[in-house]
Amino acid sequence: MPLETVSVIGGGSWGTALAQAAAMAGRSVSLVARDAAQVAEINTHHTNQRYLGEQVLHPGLSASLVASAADVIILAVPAQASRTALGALDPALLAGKPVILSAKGLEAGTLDRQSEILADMAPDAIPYVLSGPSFAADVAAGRPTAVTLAGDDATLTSALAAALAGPSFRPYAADDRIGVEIAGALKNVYALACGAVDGANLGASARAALLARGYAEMARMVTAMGGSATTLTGLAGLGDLTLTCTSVQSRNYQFGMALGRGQTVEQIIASGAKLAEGVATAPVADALAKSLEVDAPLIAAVHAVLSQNIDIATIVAGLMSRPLKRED
Ligand SMILES: NC(=O)c1ccc[n+]([C@@H]2O[C@H](COP(=O)([O-])OP(=O)(O)OC[C@H]3O[C@@H](n4cnc5c(N)ncnc54)[C@H](O)[C@@H]3O)[C@@H](O)[C@H]2O)c1
Ligand SMILES: O=P(O)(O)OC[C@H](O)CO
Repeated sequence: MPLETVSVIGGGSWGTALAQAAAMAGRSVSLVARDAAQVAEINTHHTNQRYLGEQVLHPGLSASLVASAADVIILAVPAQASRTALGALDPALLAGKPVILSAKGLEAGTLDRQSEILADMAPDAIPYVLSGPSFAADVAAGRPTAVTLAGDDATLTSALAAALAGPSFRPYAADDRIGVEIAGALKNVYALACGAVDGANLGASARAALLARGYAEMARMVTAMGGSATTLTGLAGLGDLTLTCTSVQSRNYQFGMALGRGQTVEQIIASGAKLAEGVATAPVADALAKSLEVDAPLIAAVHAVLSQNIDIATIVAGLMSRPLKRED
């Protein structure tokens, strides 16, 4: 299967960064964006100022308003927009092609993972999931980054990983799409919680406890949904959970910090907060946990803060006063 040309759908931070990584790997890359001025800027000045500032983009990367045929499609729009973005593409572009899903979130309403959305919208496409600790600015700047690329066929997944690998971008092939998708979606929920703990000045010990108990909760969710808890020891699990829950660079962590300082969701959004995928994913994860009868008090707590504007001190007091249990 040829893997030379790549079309990246979504001209935001992550789409541009992945397009840059693919171009640095030697692929011929088309970045499909919705804004004509942005497309012109990328093609003329080789920058995408709105999303990546002064970062110079690789000459092997060009932008376009319309997707054309490519060997590999990378979908890099927010999780809640994936269905619409796929629906806007000519189905012939997706049929039989590797489609790499890079959004980290679960769909509101359907509770679907990104792979499930793809299966609905393009059943003939070959699904892959890319996730792991990777800030767009780091990837675009060529700073060392390692990610997980999960697909069903081991040989094809390794070939695709090799096609995207460059000196600073190292995809590890894996096969647990469900585990990788759930980990990527849930780490954003825990990053909101960790940001809130830090915004409320509850201390580094509280944040570490949250990380560890979040990891245990994530393992229960992954297992209940048919993935493997072992996946969580890797980049898409522990790697991304650690990065996102401890870095002010994370938009989810920043959003959580604002919550911890006492701002409401509406105030944070009105102040121009960037995309924080955990906000849309928390209620979906809470609904999934309840329907699967998974004990997920941290997801429920984040959902309660977001949906009822309950203050962090009250939420933490509730978590701390639950009956003591074994650390299983
Ligand atoms: N930014 C990162 O560091 C990073 C890293 C890894 C994964 N991700 C994931 O990538 C996904 C996208 O995030 P981002 O950081 O690029 O967000 P972003 O806000 O920087 O950009 C989103 C882009 O999607 C476009 N878009 C929105 N709806 C669309 C639609 N229906 N059709 C076509 N384009 C549409 C917007 O115009 C925008 O260009 C998220 O799920 C995020 O979790 C981001
Ligand atoms: O800025 P965030 O919180 O969306 O995190 C970006 C990436 O998912 C980190 O791996």
